[in-house]
Amino acid sequence: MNLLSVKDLVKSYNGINAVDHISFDLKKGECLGLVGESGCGKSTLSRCLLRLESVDAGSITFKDKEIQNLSQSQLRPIRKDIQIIFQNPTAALNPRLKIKDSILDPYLQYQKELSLTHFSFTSKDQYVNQLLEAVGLPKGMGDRYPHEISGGQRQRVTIARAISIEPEMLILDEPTASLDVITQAEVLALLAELRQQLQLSYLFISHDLTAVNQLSQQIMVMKKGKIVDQFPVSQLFSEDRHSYTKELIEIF
Ligand SMILES: Nc1ncnc2c1ncn2[C@@H]1O[C@H](COP(=O)(O)OP(=O)(O)OP(=O)(O)O)[C@@H](O)[C@H]1O
Repeated sequence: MNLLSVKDLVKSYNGINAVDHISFDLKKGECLGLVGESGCGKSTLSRCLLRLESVDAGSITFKDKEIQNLSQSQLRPIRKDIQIIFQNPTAALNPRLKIKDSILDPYLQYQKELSLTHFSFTSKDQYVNQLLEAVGLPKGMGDRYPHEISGGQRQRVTIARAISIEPEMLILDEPTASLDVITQAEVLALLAELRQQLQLSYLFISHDLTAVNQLSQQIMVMKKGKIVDQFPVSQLFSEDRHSYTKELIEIF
């Protein structure tokens, strides 16, 4: 079953298509990797999916509903269901808020619309501790501030915040790019585990083909705004790959 279906999506800036007639499907529970070099349009695509950007043409269907023309208020339930993890967790967390207050923020915004099944809310501290545990952080960490924890721990906090309201889908926009190699591997392993535990679907955006290969079931390759290749991960090394995909394989 497709959770997300994108057809012929176009977004242009100053007459140039940053996203150029892109089509793809994301199945429920799967990780779809999107790989491509800097400037190919990956972030523009993710901003279009979240409707942080208007779309010039094409359609975005999420849970059988076209969302490309919805108003900001109509988008509210969809924004609950699609959360994003950014490259830089330091910028994503308010330095003046304790970790627990950052984690609680989405819950406080959406509590009237939520019916949680994996997590439960009996008290703020109990809920935050459940989420910290889910991302492999110690309970007491909620009382610290972002500058008092490591970059890898900060990214775990942004993941805890994103999963706190049990979204259907995460957009992972270079989620490990700011981390050292060992921490990258740990965060990728956590994301793989959470996808299974919480039946999440991921759009995993990265320029790192190795990371994409590790986490994804399907891969698409983007170049200059277009998807030039799309295949199941088992076909990565097949002769049928596009010449650009082969170039990327050579680099990694
Ligand atoms: N707000 C904007 N106004 C004008 N041009 C933009 C805007 N946002 C992106 N672009 C252009 O669209 C193209 C795609 O940019 P985008 O940031 O989506 O690429 P990317 O693949 O995410 O790159 P990176 O991996 O470096 O983040 C680039 O040529 C960029 O200059």
